[in-house]
Amino acid sequence: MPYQTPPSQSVAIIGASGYVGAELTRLVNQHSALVLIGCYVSEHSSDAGKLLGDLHPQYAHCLSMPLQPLSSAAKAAIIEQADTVFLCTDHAVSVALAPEFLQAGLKVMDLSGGFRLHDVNQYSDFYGFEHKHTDWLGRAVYGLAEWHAADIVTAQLVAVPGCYPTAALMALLPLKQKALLTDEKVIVNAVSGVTGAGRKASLNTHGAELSLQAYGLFNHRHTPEIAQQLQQNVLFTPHLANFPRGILATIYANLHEQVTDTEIEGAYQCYAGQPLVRVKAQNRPAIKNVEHQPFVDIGWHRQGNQLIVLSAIDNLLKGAASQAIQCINLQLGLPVEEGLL
Ligand SMILES: NC(=O)C1=CN([C@@H]2O[C@H](COP(=O)(O)OP(=O)(O)OC[C@H]3O[C@@H](n4cnc5c(N)ncnc54)[C@H](OP(=O)(O)O)[C@@H]3O)[C@@H](O)[C@H]2O)C=CC1
Ligand SMILES: CC(=O)N[C@@H](CCC(=O)OP(=O)(O)O)C(=O)O
Repeated sequence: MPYQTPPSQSVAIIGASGYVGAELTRLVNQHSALVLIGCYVSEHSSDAGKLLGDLHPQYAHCLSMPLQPLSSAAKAAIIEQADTVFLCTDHAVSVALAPEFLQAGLKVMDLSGGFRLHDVNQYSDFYGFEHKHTDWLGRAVYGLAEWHAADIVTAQLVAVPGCYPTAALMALLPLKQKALLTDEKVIVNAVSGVTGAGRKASLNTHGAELSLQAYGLFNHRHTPEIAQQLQQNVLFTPHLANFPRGILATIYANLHEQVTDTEIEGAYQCYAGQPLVRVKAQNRPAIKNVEHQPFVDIGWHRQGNQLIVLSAIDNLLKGAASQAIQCINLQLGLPVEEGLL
C-alpha cells in the first residue's frame, strides 16, 4: 500500500546546530505546513540546552526552544510526536539513527550520504564504514527533486543528494536523458565554499590554512554518487576555496557527432515550469547569484563536439536544506517552491 501523507507535518530536526541543520531550521520555521516539534544535537553535546541563536545569531528568530540532547527519552518523544525526521548528521550517525525512526513508522529525510548509494560495498570503499542496513538502503529514494518527484511522493526514506552531485546532475541529466553525450568519461571540476565541510573545526578549514586547493583526487565519495545517477563514468575533482558558501561546477562532456544547439536547448526544456532551475545558453553562472537562494543556475557553451556546462548552487540550500524542503513539499502535494521563495 502506498505510504499515506497527511496535509501538514510535524517534524523534528536532528543535527540542528550544524550548518545544514540550522539552515533547515530557518526554512521549517518559515514554512506554513510544517510544525517543528524539536531540534536536537547528540546526547552529550556541549551545545545541548543552548539556544540556536547562541550559536548562529542570524537564526535567533527561528527557534525559541533550546537544542535538546538526543537521549532515549527524546527519541521516544520524537516517535510520539513527529511525522517526519530530518537527519542533518554525519553519514554513520544517520545510518545508525534512521532505522529507529523508520521502524516506528516515521518518515525520514536523510541529508547525509548514508542511504544514497545502491552498492553496499561502496560504503567501505568511499565512506570508510560497513553499511549495516542494506534493507533500508534498498528502499531509499534519491531526493533529487526535479528528477524523482513521483518516487519521492511515496517514499518513507528519502536520501537527499550531496551538494556536488546536485550541481553536477542537474546540469548533466537533461543531456543524458536525450542521449546527446558520448560514453566517454565526463569531467566534473567543482569549487565549494568552506561551509561544505561542516561546522566542526579542522586544520583544513582553518582560515589561515585555507586556500583554493583540490582534494579527494580520484576517491571522493561523490564520484560513485554522480556515476550511479548518471549511469556513466565521471572524473570528479572537488576544490575547497576561501569563501563561505556556494558551489560552482565546471563540467566537460563530449557530444555525439551532429548534435545541434537546438537539441541541447531542447534537452534543457525539461526544466520548463521548474521554478527553482534557471538555465540559459551562454550563461556563466556565478556563486553570488545563488548564495542564500534555493536555485540552481546552469549555462552551457560548445565548440564542435566539446561541451562545457556550468552549474552553481548554494551548498547549504539546493545542495542540502532547501532540496529537503522540496522533497517534503512533493510529499505534501505542495508546489516544490513552497516556503522557499
Ligand atoms: N555542509 C554542506 O554543505 C552539506 C552537508 N551535507 C551533509 O549533511 C550532514 C550535516 O552536515 P553539516 O551541517 O555540514 O555538519 P555539521 O558538522 O555542521 O553538523 C552536524 C550536526 O550533527 C550533530 N550531531 C553530531 N553527532 C550527533 C549524534 N550522534 N546524534 C545527533 N546529532 C549529532 C552536531 O551537533 P553535536 O556535535 O553538538 O552533537 C551538529 O548539530 C552531513 O552528513 C553532511 O555530509 C549534505 C549536503 C551539503
Ligand atoms: C567542502 C567540503 O568539504 N564539502 C564536503 C561535501 C559536503 C556534502 O555535500 O556532502 P555529503 O557529505 O552529504 O555528501 C566534502 O567534500 O566532504
